[in-house]
Amino acid sequence: MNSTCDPLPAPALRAEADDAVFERAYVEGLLRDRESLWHALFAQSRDGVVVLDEAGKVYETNQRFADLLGYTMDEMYQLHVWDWAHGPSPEELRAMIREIGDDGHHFETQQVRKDGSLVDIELSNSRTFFRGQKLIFCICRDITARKVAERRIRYLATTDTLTGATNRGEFSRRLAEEIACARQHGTPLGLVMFDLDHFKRINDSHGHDAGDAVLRGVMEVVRQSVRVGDVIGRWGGEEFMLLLPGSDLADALGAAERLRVGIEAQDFEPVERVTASFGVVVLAPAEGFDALVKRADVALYRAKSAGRNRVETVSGD
Ligand SMILES: Nc1nc2c(ncn2[C@@H]2O[C@H](COP(=O)(O)OP(=O)(O)OP(=O)(O)O)[C@@H](O)[C@H]2O)c(=O)[nH]1
Repeated sequence: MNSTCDPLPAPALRAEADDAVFERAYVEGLLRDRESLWHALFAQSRDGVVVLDEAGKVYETNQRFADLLGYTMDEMYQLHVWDWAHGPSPEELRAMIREIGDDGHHFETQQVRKDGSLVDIELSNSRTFFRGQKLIFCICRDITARKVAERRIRYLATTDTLTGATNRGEFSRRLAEEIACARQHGTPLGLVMFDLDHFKRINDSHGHDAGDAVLRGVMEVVRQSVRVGDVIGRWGGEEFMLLLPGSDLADALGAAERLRVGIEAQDFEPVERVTASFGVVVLAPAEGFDALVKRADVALYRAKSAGRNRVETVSGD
């Protein structure tokens, strides 16, 4: 028997209460499912994900990001963004965090692993607000393989594969750039064009492979004698260029003479003797790319005509 103090709900009311309980359980189940779905997405993402608080400290992260940087998950929660960001100072990073707006940021960068090595990263940042707190959501994609491929493509597009010298297209681009720079700053610019002597005889006597080895060996000699900032280019078969930013005529003539002596002194076994002839010029006022190259070519021709294995110049006045 029911007491009057504890009445059973009327059947209609009881059904309504059951519906409400069922509905709440259903909604809670859905929310739990959603939470697990988002959690799975976060945890299993192929990209590193890290959420920062306003102070730049790790608020949340996933295993992938910890693996990317070489930390354990426990260690990750002790870190700030400046423990892995490569380049900006903690102050700059704090300023970046303050400035991140609705659009976020997307850029390529590098991050420092626990062992100090660098990893190439494509980074997407966005701002969010959670329980009244500003959070920065960062998705970090490891782009090491892409960067290696890009560097390889750039190398192949700009380098002569036999000698490792800059190829003609890239050398021309650099020459045009340095001419503009010399004009703008009023600095000297030296250019040396050189060509191996009687190279056809070397090929004919020792074969094409021996000729190739000589070209590579000459490039070694050149590499050892140039300064950082000088550019070595392969202009044609056995014809090379040396771009000397900041060098006046005396410097450029000196560089060419050192090279001439270095090549002559080098042992290119089985080839008995290798020499080269050099045309040296310095950019004249109002002179353009074509006129400068032409003058270097004329100077080189003069060296060949005068007996080879020598350095000549042609004045730009
Ligand atoms: N082994 C090799 N030979 C090359 C390459 N490119 C061009 N040559 C050869 O270089 C030779 C150049 O010959 P020439 O232009 O007659 O010049 P040279 O014999 O050096 O004579 P001078 O320049 O007048 O001293 C040719 O036999 C080309 O086949 C290369 O990549 N490898």
